[in-house]
Amino acid sequence: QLFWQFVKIVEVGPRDGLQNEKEMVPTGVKIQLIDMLSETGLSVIEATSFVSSKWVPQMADHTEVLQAIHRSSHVRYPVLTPNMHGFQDAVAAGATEVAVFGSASETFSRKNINCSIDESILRFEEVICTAKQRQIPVRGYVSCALGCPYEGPIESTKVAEVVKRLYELGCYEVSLGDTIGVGTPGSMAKMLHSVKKEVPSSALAVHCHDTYGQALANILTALQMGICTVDSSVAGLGGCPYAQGASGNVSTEDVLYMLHGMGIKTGVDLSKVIEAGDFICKALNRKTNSKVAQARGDYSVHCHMKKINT
Ligand SMILES: CC(C)(COP(=O)([O-])OP(=O)([O-])OC[C@H]1O[C@@H](n2cnc3c(N)ncnc32)[C@H](O)[C@@H]1OP(=O)([O-])[O-])[C@@H](O)C(=O)NCCC(=O)NCCSC(=O)C[C@@](C)(O)CC(=O)[O-]
Repeated sequence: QLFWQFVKIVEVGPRDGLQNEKEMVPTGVKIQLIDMLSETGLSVIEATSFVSSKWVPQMADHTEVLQAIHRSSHVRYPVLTPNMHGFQDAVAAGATEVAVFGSASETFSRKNINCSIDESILRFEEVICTAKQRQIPVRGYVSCALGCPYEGPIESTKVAEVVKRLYELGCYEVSLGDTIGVGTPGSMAKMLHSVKKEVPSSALAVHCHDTYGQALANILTALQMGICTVDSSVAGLGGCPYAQGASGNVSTEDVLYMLHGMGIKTGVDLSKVIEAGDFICKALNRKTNSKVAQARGDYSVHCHMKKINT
């Protein structure tokens, strides 16, 4: 039984998808990718991060990217801000929505943002209070919701506790990150069961990586449990630099294909997302991770060959 007729997609490709790329992606390519995605019907595109360039060099051009994209009035462009430093830089660059990112794992928190969970909450509190005064909406992330690369499985009650803290501080939505893609429908259901006791499902999103090929099954489980916001990345690009083995995010194309096939509306044009995916894969000189884009590509080559041979 599904509860939703419409699911919101949060496109994280330009940020989560590109942050782990070893070679610097030209700023112009990032801008063109976001501009192409802005034409697809997506309503949220995470554009970049205002983090330390020593930690994540790939996001060092955040200001240039944010200022050069052609913003559509139908699209929101949140950016990551781990602390006041990042928040101030983001606002100066013209950000109108930000996201703070915490973790349900102590070790991952230290590796990723160099502080404990409690310290991170204090930093986020300051960001969220200041953002509120400026009427800037803040999204929250909780990483390692289904497992940590350093600590292994994480108690779902711990995930629920951190999600609750972010929600109570004022995050309008909290995204549950399966950072290393180890979750299964079983662990997703167990974790959501705990989290939903603390925070309404309308304020939750799922953020699945496809490392173990479980992402679509996990998303379907979340939909069945009342979640109606899904993070995904064009061409399935992605991975966190501080989570070894975190391969690509679930691809936007594959999520759209599944949702549309189930009669669920997203407002997003799958063909246009495939075009954007094709653009970024060519720019990165790599094959798409999206099964749907691969199948569509094979299908059009097949049709082309048939035309030539008849
Ligand atoms: C959080 C910090 C900055 C702490 O880093 P730190 O070194 O502890 O920071 P600090 O406050 O001690 O300051 C040290 C230096 O950094 C500067 N600094 C301080 N803050 C900033 C800032 N915002 N932007 C730019 N510079 C900054 C600060 O000014 C100072 O400069 P110095 O005096 O040495 O010249 C660092 O650990 C960091 O940048 N981490 C980012 C890690 C990251 O981006 N990870 C990937 C995103 S999370 C993710 O991918 C998971 C997610 C969200 O997708 C969900 C999922 O899949 O689970």
